[in-house]
Amino acid sequence: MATVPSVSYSITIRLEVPAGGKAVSQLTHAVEHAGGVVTALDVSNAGHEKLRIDVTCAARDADHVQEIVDGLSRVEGVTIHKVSDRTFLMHLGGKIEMNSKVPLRNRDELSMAYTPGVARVSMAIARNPEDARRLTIKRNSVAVVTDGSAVLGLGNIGPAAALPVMEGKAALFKRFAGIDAWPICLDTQDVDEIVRAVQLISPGFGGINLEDISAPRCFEVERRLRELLDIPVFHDDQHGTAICVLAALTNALKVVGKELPHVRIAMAGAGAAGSAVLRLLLAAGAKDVIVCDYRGAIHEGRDDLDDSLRWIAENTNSGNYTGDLRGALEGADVFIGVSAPGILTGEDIARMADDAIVFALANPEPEVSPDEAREYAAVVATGRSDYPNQINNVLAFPGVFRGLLDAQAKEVTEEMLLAAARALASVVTDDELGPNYIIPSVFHPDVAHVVATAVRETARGGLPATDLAEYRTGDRE
Ligand SMILES: NC(=O)c1ccc[n+]([C@@H]2O[C@H](COP(=O)([O-])OP(=O)(O)OC[C@H]3O[C@@H](n4cnc5c(N)ncnc54)[C@H](O)[C@@H]3O)[C@@H](O)[C@H]2O)c1
Ligand SMILES: O=C(O)C[C@H](O)C(=O)O
Repeated sequence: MATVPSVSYSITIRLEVPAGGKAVSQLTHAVEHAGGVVTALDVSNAGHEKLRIDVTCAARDADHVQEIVDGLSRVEGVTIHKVSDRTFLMHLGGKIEMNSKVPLRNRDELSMAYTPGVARVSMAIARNPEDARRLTIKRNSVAVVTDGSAVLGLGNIGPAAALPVMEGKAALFKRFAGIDAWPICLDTQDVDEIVRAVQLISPGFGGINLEDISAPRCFEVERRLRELLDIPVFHDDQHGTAICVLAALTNALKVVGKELPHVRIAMAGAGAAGSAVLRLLLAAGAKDVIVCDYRGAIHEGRDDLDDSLRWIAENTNSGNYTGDLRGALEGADVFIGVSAPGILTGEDIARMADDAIVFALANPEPEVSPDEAREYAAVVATGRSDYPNQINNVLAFPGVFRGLLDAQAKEVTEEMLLAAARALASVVTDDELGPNYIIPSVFHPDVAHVVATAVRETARGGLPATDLAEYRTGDRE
């Protein structure tokens, strides 16, 4: 449960007050007294006797909304009319739509955009399939595919309930990278069926973004699709997270004056996010990592290792540590959590090395309270927008796909992920860098462009060893 009012619980309360009395001035006080935050107060109708007012405020949760409404109804002369949840209002009818780019004003235009004119274009593509990228939406389209099995922190809620999240993702693709992304919610959680379904729809897309498919099935779905398809397949929960974590860690290490190959890293979480974060950290030069899951450290002696955990056991934990996460934190320079809420306390962080770095990324509640962690660690990041250093995949996936589409890439490589992470880190300049600014805001105007450039150039055969600063705002063509 949230402890502070949040815009995700933003409500508008329509009410009436007597025109002449003191009620108006008491409205804000009543909301604040109930612990809410007023964000707008609009008079929507003014009569001689009554004023109709829309009070918009942020609340903590549904019970808190009721407390605020009760508080307002106790103000003398107030009549409550309607309480609207603005988040739900925003979702009425869905968040995205399709638009035609061509005018269809007369028979002439109709005959070109559709039959008979379109037939010549179809035949051109039939003769030369590569023309699909030039003459259709394929060049700018991404399928956002889920089976609804691991949606945000909500778990296995199924394909229909996943749709608002996938629509949101599509909206972010458009907002940050101009990409037309389509939510595809599959009514199956069978790996063979998912793979087949994606294979069958793939001709219309320039890339596939897998989303919220639970581990370990997500690993097999991705591996098989990468083998089958001639367009890039990217599982955002894995690789988007990995890019953001590596970028943030690159900058956090600069803040504390340590280097990746020399730090001891303790990780919590070996699922979709954790396993991909680990692989990218190792590819970037990390050498000393212990990964823990809900059973403790992952080591070769465990009897429950599937393919993914076995790979982790074979490539980390060279000292064969067999204890729990708390023990793994002893003397560690870096903690990266992509696991579960509230599993650590400030005291656990106190046992880490001096100038510790803590990334507690479980959403919506981090592994350790950021306030407690900040007492002992030099740099703290979370997935939350109400603390500094928010690590969220939206920093990566729009730029990654922009770069992939622009390069007409057929695959995603580790080199591209590393280039994207370097590029994202580079958006924070040395002058700006500090414990509370290791990763740019999602609204920083350079993020998607810089990441896209790095991915595109890598896909085209290697980014020259130049400073990515040249791609920042002001230096663009
Ligand atoms: N901030 C971000 O950008 C970001 C990105 C991706 C994932 N996440 C968060 O990371 C978490 C994991 O996501 P996922 O998709 O990898 O989930 P997942 O279910 O695939 O993996 C969860 C992992 O956490 C481990 N775990 C559970 N309880 C644990 C405990 N007490 N101690 C140690 N490990 C424990 C599990 O064993 C498993 O390995 C979620 O909370 C998710 O919201 C955040
Ligand atoms: O996709 C996101 O932005 C959320 C993150 O992947 C999460 O699982 O919490």
